[in-house]
Amino acid sequence: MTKLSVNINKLATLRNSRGGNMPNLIKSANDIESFGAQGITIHPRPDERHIRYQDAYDLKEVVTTEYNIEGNPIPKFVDMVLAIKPTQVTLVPDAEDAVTSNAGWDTIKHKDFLADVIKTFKENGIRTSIFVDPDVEMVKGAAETGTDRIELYTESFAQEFSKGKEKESIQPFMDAAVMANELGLGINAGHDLNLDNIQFFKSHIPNLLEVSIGHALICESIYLGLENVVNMYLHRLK
Ligand SMILES: CC(=O)[C@@H](O)[C@H](O)COP(=O)(O)O
Ligand SMILES: NCC(=O)COP(=O)(O)O
Repeated sequence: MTKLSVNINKLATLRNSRGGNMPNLIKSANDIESFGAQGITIHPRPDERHIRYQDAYDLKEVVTTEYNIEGNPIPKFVDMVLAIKPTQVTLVPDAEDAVTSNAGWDTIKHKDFLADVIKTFKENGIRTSIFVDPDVEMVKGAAETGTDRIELYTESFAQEFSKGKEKESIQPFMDAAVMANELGLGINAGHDLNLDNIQFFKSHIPNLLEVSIGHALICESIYLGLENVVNMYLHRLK
Protein backbone atom coordinates (compact mmCIF):
# COMPACT_ATOMS: atom_id res chain seq x y z
CA MET A 1 0.00 0.00 0.00
CA THR A 2 1.27 3.49 -0.85
CA LYS A 3 0.57 5.96 1.97
CA LEU A 4 -0.46 9.54 1.27
CA SER A 5 1.38 12.09 3.41
CA VAL A 6 -0.05 15.58 2.91
CA ASN A 7 2.51 18.38 3.04
CA ILE A 8 0.83 21.37 4.71
CA ASN A 9 3.53 23.95 3.99
CA LYS A 10 1.22 26.00 1.76
CA LEU A 11 -1.48 26.19 4.40
CA ALA A 12 1.17 27.85 6.55
CA THR A 13 2.00 30.19 3.66
CA LEU A 14 -1.63 31.30 3.57
CA ARG A 15 -1.76 31.65 7.34
CA ASN A 16 1.40 33.76 7.50
CA SER A 17 0.21 36.07 4.71
CA ARG A 18 -2.22 37.81 7.10
CA GLY A 19 -0.29 37.35 10.33
CA GLY A 20 -3.09 35.60 12.15
CA ASN A 21 -3.96 31.92 12.70
CA MET A 22 -6.20 31.19 9.71
CA PRO A 23 -6.05 28.53 8.40
CA ASN A 24 -5.32 26.88 11.74
CA LEU A 25 -2.67 24.23 11.01
CA ILE A 26 -3.65 22.04 13.95
CA LYS A 27 -7.28 21.87 12.79
CA SER A 28 -6.22 21.37 9.18
CA ALA A 29 -3.90 18.51 10.08
CA ASN A 30 -6.60 16.85 12.16
CA ASP A 31 -9.13 17.27 9.35
CA ILE A 32 -6.74 15.95 6.69
CA GLU A 33 -6.13 12.85 8.78
CA SER A 34 -9.87 12.40 9.32
CA PHE A 35 -10.35 12.57 5.53
CA GLY A 36 -8.12 9.48 5.28
CA ALA A 37 -4.57 10.71 4.70
CA GLN A 38 -2.02 8.40 6.31
CA GLY A 39 0.53 11.10 7.15
CA ILE A 40 1.32 14.77 7.61
CA THR A 41 4.52 16.25 6.17
CA ILE A 42 6.11 19.60 6.95
CA HIS A 43 9.26 21.25 5.68
CA PRO A 44 10.32 23.99 8.12
CA ARG A 45 12.86 26.09 6.25
CA PRO A 46 15.46 28.25 8.07
CA ASP A 47 13.65 31.47 7.13
CA GLU A 48 10.34 30.03 8.41
CA ARG A 49 8.64 31.38 5.27
CA HIS A 50 5.75 28.98 5.87
CA ILE A 51 6.12 26.27 8.55
CA ARG A 52 7.61 27.75 11.70
CA TYR A 53 9.74 25.69 14.06
CA GLN A 54 7.04 26.11 16.72
CA ASP A 55 4.51 24.58 14.30
CA ALA A 56 6.67 21.46 14.20
CA TYR A 57 6.46 21.12 17.99
CA ASP A 58 2.73 21.93 18.09
CA LEU A 59 1.87 19.41 15.37
CA LYS A 60 3.74 16.64 17.19
CA GLU A 61 1.08 16.84 19.92
CA VAL A 62 -1.83 16.26 17.54
CA VAL A 63 -0.68 14.21 14.52
CA THR A 64 -1.96 10.66 14.99
CA THR A 65 -0.86 9.19 11.66
CA GLU A 66 2.73 9.32 10.38
CA TYR A 67 4.57 12.57 11.04
CA ASN A 68 7.29 13.40 8.50
CA ILE A 69 9.60 16.37 8.96
CA GLU A 70 11.72 17.36 5.95
CA GLY A 71 14.72 19.63 5.87
CA ASN A 72 18.42 20.26 5.45
CA PRO A 73 20.14 18.76 8.52
CA ILE A 74 21.70 21.97 9.80
CA PRO A 75 22.29 21.88 13.60
CA LYS A 76 19.09 23.78 14.45
CA PHE A 77 17.06 21.33 12.34
CA VAL A 78 18.76 18.26 13.83
CA ASP A 79 18.18 19.50 17.38
CA MET A 80 14.51 20.18 16.66
CA VAL A 81 13.93 16.75 15.09
CA LEU A 82 15.66 14.98 17.99
CA ALA A 83 13.47 16.90 20.44
CA ILE A 84 10.25 16.15 18.53
CA LYS A 85 11.02 12.55 17.46
CA PRO A 86 8.62 12.37 14.47
CA THR A 87 7.84 9.11 12.73
CA GLN A 88 10.23 10.00 9.92
CA VAL A 89 12.82 12.62 9.01
CA THR A 90 13.55 13.29 5.34
CA LEU A 91 16.93 14.90 4.63
CA VAL A 92 16.87 17.43 1.80
CA PRO A 93 19.99 19.31 0.54
CA ASP A 94 18.24 22.65 0.20
CA ALA A 95 20.13 25.91 0.05
CA GLU A 96 18.66 28.35 2.60
CA ASP A 97 17.50 30.71 -0.16
CA ALA A 98 16.06 28.01 -2.45
CA VAL A 99 12.59 28.86 -3.75
CA THR A 100 11.76 25.20 -3.25
CA SER A 101 13.60 21.89 -3.14
CA ASN A 102 15.53 21.61 -6.37
CA ALA A 103 17.97 18.69 -6.09
CA GLY A 104 18.63 15.38 -4.44
CA TRP A 105 21.69 14.56 -2.36
CA ASP A 106 25.04 13.61 -3.82
CA THR A 107 25.10 10.54 -1.60
CA ILE A 108 28.62 9.62 -2.69
CA LYS A 109 30.22 12.98 -1.96
CA HIS A 110 28.28 13.40 1.32
CA LYS A 111 28.28 9.74 2.42
CA ASP A 112 30.12 10.21 5.71
CA PHE A 113 28.08 13.26 6.75
CA LEU A 114 24.79 11.56 5.89
CA ALA A 115 25.80 8.31 7.61
CA ASP A 116 26.63 10.19 10.79
CA VAL A 117 23.40 12.17 10.99
CA ILE A 118 21.32 9.14 9.98
CA LYS A 119 22.93 7.10 12.76
CA THR A 120 21.95 9.76 15.27
CA PHE A 121 18.32 9.83 14.12
CA LYS A 122 18.01 6.04 14.01
CA GLU A 123 19.49 5.74 17.52
CA ASN A 124 16.59 7.97 18.59
CA GLY A 125 13.96 5.77 16.97
CA ILE A 126 13.30 8.06 14.01
CA ARG A 127 12.90 6.50 10.57
CA THR A 128 15.20 8.14 8.02
CA SER A 129 14.74 9.00 4.35
CA ILE A 130 17.12 10.74 1.93
CA PHE A 131 15.88 12.95 -0.91
CA VAL A 132 17.59 11.68 -4.09
CA ASP A 133 17.45 12.16 -7.83
CA PRO A 134 16.39 9.09 -9.87
CA ASP A 135 20.02 8.02 -10.37
CA VAL A 136 21.03 4.43 -9.59
CA GLU A 137 24.47 5.57 -8.42
CA MET A 138 22.86 7.94 -5.94
CA VAL A 139 20.57 5.13 -4.78
CA LYS A 140 23.60 2.89 -4.24
CA GLY A 141 25.26 5.73 -2.31
CA ALA A 142 22.14 6.13 -0.19
CA ALA A 143 22.27 2.48 0.81
CA GLU A 144 25.85 3.03 2.01
CA THR A 145 24.65 5.68 4.48
CA GLY A 146 22.41 3.24 6.39
CA THR A 147 19.22 5.14 5.65
CA ASP A 148 15.93 3.30 5.99
CA ARG A 149 14.42 4.85 2.87
CA ILE A 150 15.01 7.15 -0.07
CA GLU A 151 12.59 9.75 -1.36
CA LEU A 152 12.68 9.95 -5.14
CA TYR A 153 12.67 13.62 -6.21
CA THR A 154 9.90 13.61 -8.80
CA GLU A 155 10.09 17.08 -10.36
CA SER A 156 11.70 15.75 -13.56
CA PHE A 157 8.98 13.11 -13.85
CA ALA A 158 6.23 15.72 -13.45
CA GLN A 159 7.80 18.02 -16.03
CA GLU A 160 8.25 15.35 -18.70
CA PHE A 161 4.87 13.76 -17.98
CA SER A 162 3.16 17.12 -18.46
CA LYS A 163 4.74 17.28 -21.96
CA GLY A 164 3.22 13.91 -22.86
CA LYS A 165 6.60 12.13 -22.65
CA GLU A 166 5.26 9.39 -20.37
CA LYS A 167 7.85 6.67 -21.08
CA GLU A 168 10.80 9.04 -20.87
CA SER A 169 9.38 10.55 -17.68
CA ILE A 170 9.16 7.30 -15.73
CA GLN A 171 12.12 5.19 -16.92
CA PRO A 172 14.78 6.71 -14.60
CA PHE A 173 12.43 6.26 -11.66
CA MET A 174 11.69 2.64 -12.53
CA ASP A 175 15.45 1.95 -12.75
CA ALA A 176 16.08 3.67 -9.42
CA ALA A 177 13.21 1.79 -7.78
CA VAL A 178 14.50 -1.59 -9.00
CA MET A 179 17.92 -0.76 -7.52
CA ALA A 180 16.37 0.42 -4.24
CA ASN A 181 14.36 -2.77 -3.94
CA GLU A 182 17.46 -4.87 -4.62
CA LEU A 183 19.33 -2.98 -1.88
CA GLY A 184 16.47 -3.27 0.63
CA LEU A 185 15.78 0.48 0.70
CA GLY A 186 12.23 1.69 1.31
CA ILE A 187 10.89 3.95 -1.46
CA ASN A 188 9.12 7.25 -0.89
CA ALA A 189 8.52 9.89 -3.57
CA GLY A 190 7.58 13.54 -3.79
CA HIS A 191 7.71 16.98 -5.41
CA ASP A 192 5.27 18.22 -8.05
CA LEU A 193 3.11 15.12 -7.90
CA ASN A 194 -0.52 15.91 -8.68
CA LEU A 195 -3.93 14.44 -9.53
CA ASP A 196 -2.99 14.10 -13.20
CA ASN A 197 0.31 12.26 -12.78
CA ILE A 198 0.07 10.33 -9.53
CA GLN A 199 -1.69 7.21 -10.80
CA PHE A 200 0.77 6.72 -13.68
CA PHE A 201 3.71 7.18 -11.32
CA LYS A 202 2.35 4.83 -8.67
CA SER A 203 1.54 2.11 -11.23
CA HIS A 204 5.15 2.01 -12.47
CA ILE A 205 7.05 2.05 -9.18
CA PRO A 206 7.23 -1.30 -7.37
CA ASN A 207 6.86 -1.19 -3.58
CA LEU A 208 6.25 2.57 -3.39
CA LEU A 209 5.64 3.06 0.35
CA GLU A 210 4.74 6.77 0.61
CA VAL A 211 4.12 9.85 -1.47
CA SER A 212 4.27 13.30 0.09
CA ILE A 213 2.21 15.83 -1.80
CA GLY A 214 1.61 19.47 -0.95
CA HIS A 215 1.72 22.28 -3.45
CA ALA A 216 -0.56 20.77 -6.11
CA LEU A 217 -2.90 19.21 -3.53
CA ILE A 218 -3.53 22.53 -1.81
CA CYS A 219 -4.00 24.32 -5.15
CA GLU A 220 -6.39 21.60 -6.41
CA SER A 221 -8.33 21.91 -3.14
CA ILE A 222 -9.13 25.55 -3.91
CA TYR A 223 -11.34 24.33 -6.77
CA LEU A 224 -12.36 20.83 -5.63
CA GLY A 225 -12.34 21.02 -1.82
CA LEU A 226 -9.75 19.57 0.56
CA GLU A 227 -11.71 16.48 1.66
CA ASN A 228 -12.64 15.66 -1.92
CA VAL A 229 -9.04 16.06 -3.17
CA VAL A 230 -7.57 13.92 -0.38
CA ASN A 231 -10.01 11.17 -1.31
CA MET A 232 -9.23 11.58 -5.03
CA TYR A 233 -5.55 10.95 -4.24
CA LEU A 234 -6.38 7.98 -2.01
CA HIS A 235 -8.48 6.48 -4.81
CA ARG A 236 -5.64 6.93 -7.32
CA LEU A 237 -3.17 5.33 -4.90
CA LYS A 238 -5.17 2.12 -4.39
C1 LIG B 1 11.37 18.08 -0.35
C2 LIG B 1 10.21 18.53 -1.14
O1 LIG B 1 10.10 18.34 -2.34
C3 LIG B 1 9.15 19.33 -0.49
O2 LIG B 1 9.36 19.55 0.87
C4 LIG B 1 9.11 20.67 -1.14
O3 LIG B 1 10.36 21.21 -1.04
C5 LIG B 1 8.10 21.56 -0.52
O4 LIG B 1 8.76 22.72 -0.08
P1 LIG B 1 8.02 24.11 -0.36
O5 LIG B 1 6.59 23.91 0.10
O6 LIG B 1 8.81 25.10 0.45
O7 LIG B 1 8.08 24.33 -1.84
N1 LIG C 1 8.59 15.68 -0.30
C1 LIG C 1 7.68 16.33 -1.22
C2 LIG C 1 6.67 17.11 -0.45
O1 LIG C 1 6.60 17.02 0.76
C3 LIG C 1 5.72 17.97 -1.17
O2 LIG C 1 6.24 18.46 -2.37
P1 LIG C 1 5.20 19.30 -3.28
O3 LIG C 1 4.03 18.40 -3.53
O4 LIG C 1 4.80 20.51 -2.47
O5 LIG C 1 5.97 19.64 -4.54
